[in-house]
Amino acid sequence: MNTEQKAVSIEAVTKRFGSLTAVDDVSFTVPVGEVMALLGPNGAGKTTLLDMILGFTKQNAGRIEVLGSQPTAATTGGRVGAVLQTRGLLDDLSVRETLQMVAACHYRHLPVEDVMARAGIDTFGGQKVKKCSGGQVQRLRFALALLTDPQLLILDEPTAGMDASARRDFWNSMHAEAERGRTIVFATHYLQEADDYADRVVLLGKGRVVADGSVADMTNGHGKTVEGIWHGRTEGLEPEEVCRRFGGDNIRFEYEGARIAFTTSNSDALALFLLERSLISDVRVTRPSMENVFFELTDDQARSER
Ligand SMILES: Nc1ncnc2c1ncn2[C@@H]1O[C@H](COP(=O)(O)OP(=O)(O)OP(=O)(O)O)[C@@H](O)[C@H]1O
Repeated sequence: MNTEQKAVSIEAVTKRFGSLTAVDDVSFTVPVGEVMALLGPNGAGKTTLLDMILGFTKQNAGRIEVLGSQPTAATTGGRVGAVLQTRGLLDDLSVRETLQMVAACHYRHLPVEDVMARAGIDTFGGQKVKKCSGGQVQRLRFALALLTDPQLLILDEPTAGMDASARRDFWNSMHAEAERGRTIVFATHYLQEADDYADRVVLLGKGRVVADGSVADMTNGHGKTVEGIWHGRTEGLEPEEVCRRFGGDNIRFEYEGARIAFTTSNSDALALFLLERSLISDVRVTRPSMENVFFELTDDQARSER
């Protein structure tokens, strides 16, 4: 595996739809063999960016290179496979027939049975597409993406509609593909999924790159959440008073029904303080959600631009 080489290179790319700038001056590169997550809330520009990488739509400004070629040249040559949310499938074909039909359209492809085993769909190859669950359909899409033995896999929210165990199986298959040297770029809403399965994360917000690195880099310094059932009222202590004791600006809280969630970089000391005084029970200390990290990072960015 040559990590010097770039699978995807994006330089100062902007895409506008009328007056809306969906992707705004974005630059990053993806080295060969990397598993990279594009993380961001709805409307951040993830799908638009993936569509440009696949050559489905063209940028208004900037440069995109995929495996050393223009995006359309890389895609039509079968070197790029994609799992998209919208790709149409024929309901009345079986899973195996779908793969055989698409394989017949390609001059060069991997054996259908091998691809089925690798995507974990060999156990339901005879099943009609219309009888497949959301997770099974996504696996079929993954198998279709693998057919041409692509060097680069582009996945747009590939685990949509899967339960936790299907997600885990899916990502295990995906990692086996990454170990064969394939580059994988996937879009997701989920911080946990990005953290668990990507080597690197590019966080997008309103079409711009908000952060680029590991989830640990992004969450460090943004504190943890100490969350549990709040007994402060019966103890005569308000959460505002707890916040004053723990450094004012560096801590905040919100109620979630009978539970309270404090977020602070001083989470260990806070948890100890609350537990010693029986102010909280059923405590969980968790990392912040993608939404929290995202809002804090974009807040930091807005502050530094002021
Ligand atoms: N064909 C289009 N015409 C007009 N606006 C579009 C088009 N495609 C996307 N947009 C707009 O561009 C912005 C970015 O959309 P995009 O689908 O890329 O975001 P996303 O991060 O993939 O969101 P989601 O997670 O909801 O799929 C949104 O405001 C969207 O409404």
